Amino acid sequence: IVHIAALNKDRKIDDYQRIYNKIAEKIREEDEYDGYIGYGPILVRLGWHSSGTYDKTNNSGGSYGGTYRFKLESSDPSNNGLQNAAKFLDPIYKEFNWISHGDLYTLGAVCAVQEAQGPKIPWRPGRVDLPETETPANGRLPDANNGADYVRNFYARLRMNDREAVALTGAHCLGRTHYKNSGFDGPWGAASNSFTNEFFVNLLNEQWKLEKNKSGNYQYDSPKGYMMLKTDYALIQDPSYLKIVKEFANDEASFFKEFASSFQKLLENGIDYPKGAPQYIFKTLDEQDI
Ligand code: HEM
Ligand SMILES: O=C1CCNc2c1cnc1ccccc21
Repeated sequence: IVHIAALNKDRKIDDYQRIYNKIAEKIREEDEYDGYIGYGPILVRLGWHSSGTYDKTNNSGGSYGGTYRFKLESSDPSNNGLQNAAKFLDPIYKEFNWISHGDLYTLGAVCAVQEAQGPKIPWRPGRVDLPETETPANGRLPDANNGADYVRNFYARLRMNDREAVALTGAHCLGRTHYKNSGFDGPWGAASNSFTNEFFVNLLNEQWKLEKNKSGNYQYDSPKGYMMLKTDYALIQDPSYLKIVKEFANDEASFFKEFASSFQKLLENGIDYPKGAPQYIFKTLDEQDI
């Protein structure tokens, strides 16, 4: 399968910066969402889930077609709760309906990371809405009840190596699990809306105890009320992953650098960009004194 980015000559960086600003202002405005965590984390998760269906074996899935907008994909149990992010973006799509859904979902995720004081994520437009028939089947997104071998194989399907896999999972510095969405609960203590290397620091510094929660799922809990999924904890069980976790826990700049490149790669998996395709780095609201 080939997905070629469509170059739109009429749209320049300030068209996309205007959409970025709308999303960023709405995140600021609607700050009470999910116990004052806000919409940032769930916007990051929507951008990731709409890209995480990619399969390198036949270059299928991924963010290009914006197929999350179809029932088959948005009703995937792995996507429970993401409807809140889609609803958040709806009025913005109505105002700027020249943008494709794939571009909107990924732009929303880039905006959320940057407005949470995370690294700048370079972003390229050109995704094209595909018909419902192109929607990938359910089951391509990862299952948290697994260890290191599963994590490595899962990320390999997305063309990600160990360093990219650890960096990407570092986005779990944001937000929290919600019992009704995924059958995991917490962390009550560390849910945050700031993008930092906190996730790696928690992994290394907390005492973790494997517990069976009330839905029968296993998760690691700490005395401070933090939690880790089994797929999170796998990153300190595997020697290769552990080395990278230690690097990122001790050097936030190196985590930021790796996250920026891995996240752009994740959001662009499966898309061929023609020579000269524009790449944008958006200003944060703070940088524009908004
Ligand atoms: C093995 C890989 C992964 C697994 C198994 C996994 C699993 C999960 C689960 C179960 C939740 C809780 C959902 C809920 O209950 O609302 C969650 C939340 C989240 N995930 Fe992941 N995840 C993975 C990788 C990633 C990646 C690569 C990113 C982004 C780069 C990411 C970003 C997030 C964010 C931001 C949240 C918080 C959402 C919120 O607060 O509503 N995750 N993840
Ligand atoms: O240690 C943290 C910080 C707050 N958020 C999460 C942590 C660990 N694992 C997670 C897994 C999914 C969503 C959020 C988190």
